[in-house]
Amino acid sequence: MPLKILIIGAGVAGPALAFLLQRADPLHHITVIERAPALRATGLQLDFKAQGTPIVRKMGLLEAMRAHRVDETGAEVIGAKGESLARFGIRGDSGTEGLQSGGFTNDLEIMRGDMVKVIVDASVADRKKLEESGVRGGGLRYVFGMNVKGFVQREAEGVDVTFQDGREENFDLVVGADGQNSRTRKMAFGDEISREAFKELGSQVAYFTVPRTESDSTLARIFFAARSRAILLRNGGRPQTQVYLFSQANMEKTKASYGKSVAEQKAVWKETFTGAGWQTERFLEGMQTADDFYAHQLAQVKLPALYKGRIVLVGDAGYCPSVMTGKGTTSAFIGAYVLAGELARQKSNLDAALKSYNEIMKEPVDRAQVISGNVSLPSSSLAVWFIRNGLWAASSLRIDKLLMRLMPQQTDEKELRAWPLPEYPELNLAE
Ligand SMILES: Cc1cc2nc3c(=O)[nH]c(=O)nc-3n(C[C@H](O)[C@H](O)[C@H](O)COP(=O)(O)OP(=O)(O)OC[C@H]3O[C@@H](n4cnc5c(N)ncnc54)[C@H](O)[C@@H]3O)c2cc1C
Repeated sequence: MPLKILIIGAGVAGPALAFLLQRADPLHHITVIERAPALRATGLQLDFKAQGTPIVRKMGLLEAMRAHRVDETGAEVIGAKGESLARFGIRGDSGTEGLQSGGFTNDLEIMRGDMVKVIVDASVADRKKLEESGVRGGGLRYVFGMNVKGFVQREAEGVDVTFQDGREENFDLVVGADGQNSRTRKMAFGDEISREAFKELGSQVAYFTVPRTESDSTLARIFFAARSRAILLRNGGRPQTQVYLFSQANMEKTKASYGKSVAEQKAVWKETFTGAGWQTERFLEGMQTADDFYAHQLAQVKLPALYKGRIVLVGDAGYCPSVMTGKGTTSAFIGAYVLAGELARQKSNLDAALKSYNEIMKEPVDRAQVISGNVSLPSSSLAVWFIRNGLWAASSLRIDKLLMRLMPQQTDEKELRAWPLPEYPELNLAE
């Protein structure tokens, strides 16, 4: 039975779900709202792991994603003078056999903006094809600059939604795909449960890009600075270089900045990183004019259930594993795939579909949320010295090869065997 569905958030999870729902039943009425005035096609490298790749292949988007793949050839730890202390997972290094193509980098790692555009464009193109082939009824629309003001759940009658412009509309199902700080989660579960579900990992991260210079290679470069700060630089053969700032310093000020303007957030990050060493001044200067700056707390979301009544959460909104696991995007795809699959299998019986979605997601969510407790960055100068030199020694002794064998990418096949993707022929996908 076709449903009227509202998806809140046009990041990765929201459009992926819209795409899959439409494939399953072109007569669903799907509305995706995004609070930003246009598609937020920004962000740095995102990767697929384990189940992520087969889902994208089933969606028929693997080649389109691969066309945007970044060209990253390994990773390197940088010393105080910019010298290379240790190299890991260098592509073509025989010690990294068995890793997917690049060792440090996953087989399918692309810029977030490219990924979001590929999914949204594919869902819109599918709609066009359906209309051209004479399908009448159903629909898919993306509405930007739109937010929800409130919901009233009416059991079997669905959810009455009030939008920020005062308009009211009833939906059979509302999906919160609005990221780790989800407002939908707060509105559906209440402030207390939502706050309790948000587990801070004691660290902050900022992402932005700066113009590439000759020294920016295709190696990901990691620099540890004193006072629990670290910088990751990635270029991947692109005209812009990606900068990640990780910090456990200046925590209260940084946290307080999230509710403020981007300029105010940048000012706090500048204060935190000034004098950190290496090429920090270049990055901080580039940050001032970067139009893709994005910062947030490293956190996980652990809810007792992924739905309440007819409101359900997908992606970071419901079960963010944190950026540090590298599994957020794969988990977003798994959630979209399982939710669309269960709705199709249960023939739009919402109670049954949401119940099984919640059950089925427990294992992949647990498997993705591998980090617990605070993420630690070295704090004293001695600790930084130890890390830098320890890594240099490890590299010299070829312990890096052993470490690479333990990298998460290595476990992709094992992961797929441990949690095989459920099959949903009802989704009408490629295989
Ligand atoms: C701008 C941006 C840049 C990012 N950059 C990186 C990165 O470089 N590396 C990395 O690992 N992860 C990054 N992430 C997070 C990453 O995209 C997710 O962890 C992962 O892909 C899961 O995606 P998601 O769709 O669940 O959440 P997200 O990708 O966070 O998408 C959520 C979407 O919901 C929208 N939204 C939020 N609140 C509302 C609301 N109230 N109403 C309507 N829409 C709303 C947001 O604007 C966003 O478009 C970024 C996220 C964003 C939003």
